[in-house]
Amino acid sequence: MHKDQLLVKAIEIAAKTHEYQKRKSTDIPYIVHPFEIAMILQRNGVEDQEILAAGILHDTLEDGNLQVSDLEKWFTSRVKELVLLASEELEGRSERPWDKRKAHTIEAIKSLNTDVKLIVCADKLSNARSMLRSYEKIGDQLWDRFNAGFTDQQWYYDSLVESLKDMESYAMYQEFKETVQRIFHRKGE
Ligand SMILES: Nc1nc2c(ncn2[C@@H]2O[C@H](COP(=O)(O)OP(=O)(O)O)[C@@H](OP(=O)(O)OP(=O)(O)O)[C@H]2O)c(=O)[nH]1
Repeated sequence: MHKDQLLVKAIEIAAKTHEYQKRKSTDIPYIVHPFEIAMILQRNGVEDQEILAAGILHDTLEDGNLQVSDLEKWFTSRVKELVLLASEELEGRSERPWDKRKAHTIEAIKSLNTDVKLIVCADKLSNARSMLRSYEKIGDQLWDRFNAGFTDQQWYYDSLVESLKDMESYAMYQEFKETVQRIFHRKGE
């Protein structure tokens, strides 16, 4: 197997899974987000191909229609486990309200191992970057795009900063923290 084979397969599966999806309320193809996760991980020194592959695949179960059995068929059990652990609790997801789902995520992150926290931190940074870009363009209209408004999103992102604090030696965590400050704590602006 050549060195890039695992990542090429992860890109193929993620691109097919997210083929018709766009990022929330935008015209941006969904696959831009998983690619950004892999770029953030690499910039932060991650060379482990299974972590990078899981980063690319991290939303295929939660936001795509891929099944765990598909991941088992194409990838190692470690890649499958990393994707599962990086996903919001999947069972009964559609019936649970936003705040219950996010409160569960905030608590669950605290007990994840570093490999999964790397993926989660890169994911949340990518989401926060896109929120900041949109906020700078459309201001408070941004909050209409999401299933929760400013106050709830502020609680969620401040809590994520706290849940991920073991990652403070990574540049991506510092950027995440600063981005959250810029979106949610714009004092005097
Ligand atoms: N910021 C941002 N989020 C987007 C975008 N497109 C899709 N998303 C997804 O939308 C979620 C935030 O939207 P909400 O309305 O607050 O939450 P919900 O979809 O889970 O109900 C993010 O979940 P999350 O819990 O923050 O993370 P994740 O683990 O689901 O990725 C992310 O997955 C985008 O352009 N910007």
